Amino acid sequence: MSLPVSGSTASRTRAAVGPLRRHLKQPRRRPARAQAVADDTNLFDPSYDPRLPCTVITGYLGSGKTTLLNNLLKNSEGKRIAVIENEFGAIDIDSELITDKQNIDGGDTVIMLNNGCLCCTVRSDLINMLLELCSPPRRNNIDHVVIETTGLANPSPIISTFFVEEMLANLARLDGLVTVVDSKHVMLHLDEEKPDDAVNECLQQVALADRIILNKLDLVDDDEATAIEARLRDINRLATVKRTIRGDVPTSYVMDVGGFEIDDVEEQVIESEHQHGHSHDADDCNDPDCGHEHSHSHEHSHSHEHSHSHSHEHSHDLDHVHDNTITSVSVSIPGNLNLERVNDWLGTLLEVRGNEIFRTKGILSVTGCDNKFVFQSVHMLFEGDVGKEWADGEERGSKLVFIGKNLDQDELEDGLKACLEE
Ligand SMILES: Nc1nc2c(ncn2[C@@H]2O[C@H](COP(=O)(O)OP(=O)(O)OP(=O)(O)O)[C@@H](O)[C@H]2O)c(=O)[nH]1
Repeated sequence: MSLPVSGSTASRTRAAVGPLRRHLKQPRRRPARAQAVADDTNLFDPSYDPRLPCTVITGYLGSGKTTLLNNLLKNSEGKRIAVIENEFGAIDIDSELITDKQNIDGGDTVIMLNNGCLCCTVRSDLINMLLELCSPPRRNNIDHVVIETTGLANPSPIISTFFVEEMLANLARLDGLVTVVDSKHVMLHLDEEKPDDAVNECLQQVALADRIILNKLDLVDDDEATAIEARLRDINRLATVKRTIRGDVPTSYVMDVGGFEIDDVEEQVIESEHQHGHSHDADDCNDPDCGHEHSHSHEHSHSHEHSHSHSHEHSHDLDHVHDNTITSVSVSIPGNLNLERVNDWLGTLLEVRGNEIFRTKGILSVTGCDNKFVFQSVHMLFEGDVGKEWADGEERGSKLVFIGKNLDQDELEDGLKACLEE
């Protein structure tokens, strides 16, 4: 017996998880080529996705986001990139720092949203701006949008915006979240103690990333870089990490990432196991989703004049105790799962713990299904779909990677085991 394939199993899963009414929107497949918009013949390709791809660049204050953005604009490989810059305060310093603004017909290429933070007060401005970019005439002149957040943004509400705002979800797709990390200061920021319910932005930015750029390597030695990388991988096992100086990474590392494509989940889960093995070798806002205060007055030693200045000149003690409340946990078990049980378990888990479970990706082996079942979630939003067929001789089993706060490996493993077919 085999379960119906393509969409229908996913629908059953959704239907079975009744209490969860919000889902990640089913992504359409990625364009076969990055230049699909410019090439009419691709419009007949069933895998062509006309939605405007958007990349969110985040990273703590002074980590090198604008430096990375300048590199991207310089090496855009023919892509017409529109930039949305978010900054606190009315003076658009970052806009001045973007030296390689492109000349795109139809309007400014750098759009400033600086009356608050993207993750809370100006979220509706972001939606309106994206809708404008996604609609003619501006859409005809743009291949990709890059959104640079402030250093204190919590990426969760920004990510959710792409899935819960229906009109936007039909016109734009989140391609990936790229987090720039300042090697010199990241350990301090990761360990910064916050008041009870406040968000440690730096941890959140690392935990939610699809790609991490370990920047400013000129300021640390090899041992420090290795320890930092291991720490980042402990927090986020699903992201890939690239070491660099001055944000010098290939454009392909940042764009066309497919971080939220269900088609890529299997590969990402397998890659996460591989990477994890390696790493062990070596003013308050009213937004309920946004737990951070905006009253910080950070300073760092930029050549430009805004008022951040981190003066952390001491070396990091790499042996000190870390705040390990945000981690990645992988669970895997052989055998087949009962579809109803796994629906109930995952549905309830995400409903109850969705604020703490930031992201999940997994491959499930379901009784009676000849294909793998791929699953991903962002907080309470989730989707599942039928993936590749189990190969002849391949051992059937399920693997899930969770990234979140206060994750208990045993509890998650027991939960998954309880879904096994008897
Ligand atoms: N030594 C060193 N400095 C760097 C590197 N990358 C960027 N910088 C410098 O670090 C400072 C901050 O870089 P930005 O690109 O403005 O960082 P940002 O994340 O956009 O900063 P905010 O928008 O203020 O959060 C600038 O003076 C950069 O020239 C690096 O790899 N090594």
